[in-house]
Amino acid sequence: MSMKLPFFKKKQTEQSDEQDPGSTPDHVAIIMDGNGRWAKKRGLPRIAGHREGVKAINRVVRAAAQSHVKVLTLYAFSTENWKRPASEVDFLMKLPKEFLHVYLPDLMENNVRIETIGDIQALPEYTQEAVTYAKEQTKDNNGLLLNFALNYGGRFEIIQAVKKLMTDLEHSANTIDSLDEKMFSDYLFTQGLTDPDLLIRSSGEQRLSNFLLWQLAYTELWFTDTYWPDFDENTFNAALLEYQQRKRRYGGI
Ligand SMILES: CC(C)Oc1ccc(CN(CCC(N)=O)C(=O)c2cnn(Cc3ccccc3)c2-c2ccc3sccc3c2)cc1
Repeated sequence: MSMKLPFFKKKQTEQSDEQDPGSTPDHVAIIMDGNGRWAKKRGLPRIAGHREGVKAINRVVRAAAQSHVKVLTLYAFSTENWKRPASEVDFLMKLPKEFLHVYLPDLMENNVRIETIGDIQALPEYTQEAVTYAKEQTKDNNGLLLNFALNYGGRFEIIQAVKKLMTDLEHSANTIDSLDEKMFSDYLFTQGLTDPDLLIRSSGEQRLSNFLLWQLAYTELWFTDTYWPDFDENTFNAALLEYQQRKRRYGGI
């Protein structure tokens, strides 16, 4: 399993849950929730909420790049995934192409690299093409890594990692004794990334919803009642400030 060390990989010490106090988080993960409720509150169709939600993504990407966050992992969570009307699913699967058409020049300008975790094979062909094109176009950028969790599930990710690991162990001289946290983390979709330092979830829910279950072991959790479409750089910076204050307190012990 060749391990391409990305430029920002921390030194190879065990991933401790310490950061220098009061610093900017290297890796921020966001559960983007609330598009539907935002639209409903305004008597708008749900797809208006998704359209505003994409604008919020662009605001947060710019704020993260300006704050020198290294990795931003976005999870477009919604429980209604399976009970959405076909028209909404159709809209959602066309939205990435529009998002990239509108924002890719801006992302290139800001030296943003796009990556994904999860099973993009499950997406429609035209959506996969848009994603693959965006990854290709941005692969040499070395600024913010913008990582989309697509058709992602934390427990599925752990099960597939165990299966791959067992298969590898069957065909190697290594025994299960060689397994440690570092080795296991290399079998996850987030291979090569440091764990999130800060998790943000919008719209008032305070649950992980099967997101990055292994990786969030030491992550600071920050929740806001703000619906995702209303999320902007001020909301993002409030989360960073709270993170820094928590880290200073920790550092103060
Ligand atoms: C590289 C990137 C541009 O490619 C992508 C390819 C496929 C998808 C669609 N998608 C994956 C399918 C799934 N359900 O997992 C979602 O995650 C999903 C579920 N709700 N919303 C609305 C929403 C919009 C904005 C914020 C939260 C939710 C989205 C959604 C749709 C279009 C866009 S554009 C940027 C993000 C985004 C999110 C996503 C990205």
